[in-house]
Amino acid sequence: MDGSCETGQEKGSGLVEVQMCQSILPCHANHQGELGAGQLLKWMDTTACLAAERHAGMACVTASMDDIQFEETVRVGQVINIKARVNRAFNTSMEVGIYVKVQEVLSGTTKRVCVAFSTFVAKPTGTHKVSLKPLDIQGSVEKMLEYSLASERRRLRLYNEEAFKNLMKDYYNLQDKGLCSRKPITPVVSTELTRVESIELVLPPHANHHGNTFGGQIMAWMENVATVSASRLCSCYPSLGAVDMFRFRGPSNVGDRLVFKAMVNNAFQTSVEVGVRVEAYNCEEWNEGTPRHINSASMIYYIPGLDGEKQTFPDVTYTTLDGERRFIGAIVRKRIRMARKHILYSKDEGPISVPWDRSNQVYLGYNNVAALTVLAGKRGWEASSINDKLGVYVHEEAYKLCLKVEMKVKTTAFHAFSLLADLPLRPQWDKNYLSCEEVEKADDEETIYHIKCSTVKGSKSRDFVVLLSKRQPCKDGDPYVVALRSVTVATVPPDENSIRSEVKCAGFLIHEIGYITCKVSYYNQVTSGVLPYVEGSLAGWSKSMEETAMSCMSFLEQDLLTTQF
Ligand SMILES: CCCC(=O)SCCNC(=O)CCNC(=O)[C@H](O)C(C)(C)COP(=O)(O)OP(=O)(O)OC[C@H]1O[C@@H](n2cnc3c(N)ncnc32)[C@H](O)[C@@H]1OP(=O)(O)O
Repeated sequence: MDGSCETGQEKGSGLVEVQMCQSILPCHANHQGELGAGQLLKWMDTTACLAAERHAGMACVTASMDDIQFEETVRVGQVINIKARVNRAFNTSMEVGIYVKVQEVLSGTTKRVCVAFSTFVAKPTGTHKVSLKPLDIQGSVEKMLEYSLASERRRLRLYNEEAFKNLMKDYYNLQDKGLCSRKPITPVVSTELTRVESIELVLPPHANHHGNTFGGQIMAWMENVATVSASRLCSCYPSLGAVDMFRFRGPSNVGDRLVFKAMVNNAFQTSVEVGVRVEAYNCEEWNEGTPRHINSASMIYYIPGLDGEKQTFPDVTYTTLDGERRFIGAIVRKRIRMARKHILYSKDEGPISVPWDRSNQVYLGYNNVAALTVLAGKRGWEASSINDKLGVYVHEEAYKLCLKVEMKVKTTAFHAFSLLADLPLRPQWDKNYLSCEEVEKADDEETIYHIKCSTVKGSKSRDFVVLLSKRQPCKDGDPYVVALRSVTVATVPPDENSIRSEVKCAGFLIHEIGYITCKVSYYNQVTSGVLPYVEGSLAGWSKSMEETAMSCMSFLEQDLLTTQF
């Protein structure tokens, strides 16, 4: 055997981590000596499944694998290290983080290949569902952070399909108004020429001990047909660059026939999107011609050039209604991918505000809450003033200054959350807020506001356009979250009478701490736009932050009294 797999339960943390290590041999590689993405997906799925089963104590099935970007090509002779860790158990499902690195044997240098997140569902024999035990995450800041982010990622993946449908509707509306690019005519290649169909019979080596076809095996077969389809368009050897989420809609078993259908959906200069659909038939369904749709995914290919530059694909067009739906779907998914890349993985450079539109709304919400969670999880907060009701803390790291105000409030966490998430109420307790108006409500949890603030030291007044994202706890012990960050919207352009300013990351985490008592923690990563309002408190010549916090506390407490009687 060329691979090895270790499992470990870290002492005291209760976290399960599983590692797989594989030497890449010619049998794992394509004709160019590169590790096939399908083989890698198989190993990733197996490693993740073993971590999930270790936590669940029973068999688990893959429900989905989130989007993956492959960052490095792996070659024969190198060594792959895969680490999988259960980040969080929800009810019957859990998130497993998968981290893949490649190691050069002679130099020992390692590079990241990809990071992925899979969801597994505990599947005991029989049909009943099993509630998973919660994860004990004490002891590691990094793991506590992953635990918190896992619930945001879950929200994102469960919302994925709906977000896509909304964007498709928007696209068709724009098309009706003649605001979208038209169907390409000549010189183009029809996507019909890239259709590929392939069949596999599921045998025992393709399945687990319950007879369920391995998710990794299905993904590997999908990658195989998708690669053939992409090569039909470019007549050369394309490489897989990324995959949009694999979603395992239903099981397949030993004895099933799996039919894989692939076709290029659209081509964008140096990348092409191939759609793959998997249908399963047992003997009866095969005779009746009634398949089960068990998986679909979109795979993105590129053609590596000799000089490191990616080569271009020919333009494509469609000839059927289904082809049109796929063609437009690929444009919409590309927009979502771009938004996700820039928002989820952006570094700290460039402007703080991100344009708000429907294609990035779900990622901005994620980014908003995730940034606040990361900020709250930082270590090394230094107390700048503390009394029995509140404490003000600062945190400085690589020229970034952050503030935290902790308040013990006599009200329920839910009540405090409802009032703090209602931003137009803030002028009632924060004297820096002159007004706050709703600009756009995206859904129940995401709203854009325009805030006008007071003048400081005789300068012009400032205004902010912010996205407020609010979240209720996913489980007992989780905080209520109200996160704020700047966005730009066309309907509220900067006004010459005011200085348009930006908030990078701010908001409240609210924890229940007893009978009608909660801890409200306010965070703000200070930007040049926010600095004028807090610099007095930072320098120690003003107590305005403490005063605002006291005012906030009496607002939250008083309101409970008035609503109770
Ligand atoms: C290496 C060995 C492992 C394998 O390879 S297993 C083979 C590949 N996978 C499969 O065959 C699974 C096929 N799919 C299925 O059987 C079902 O769709 C599946 C995943 C069990 C869910 O079915 P149900 O339990 O009826 O669905 P449900 O709506 O009650 O959800 C149960 C929990 O699953 C979650 N879920 C469902 N679809 C999801 C998705 N696309 N992405 C992420 N999570 C998803 C859902 O949120 C729920 O979680 P929770 O109970 O709230 O914690």
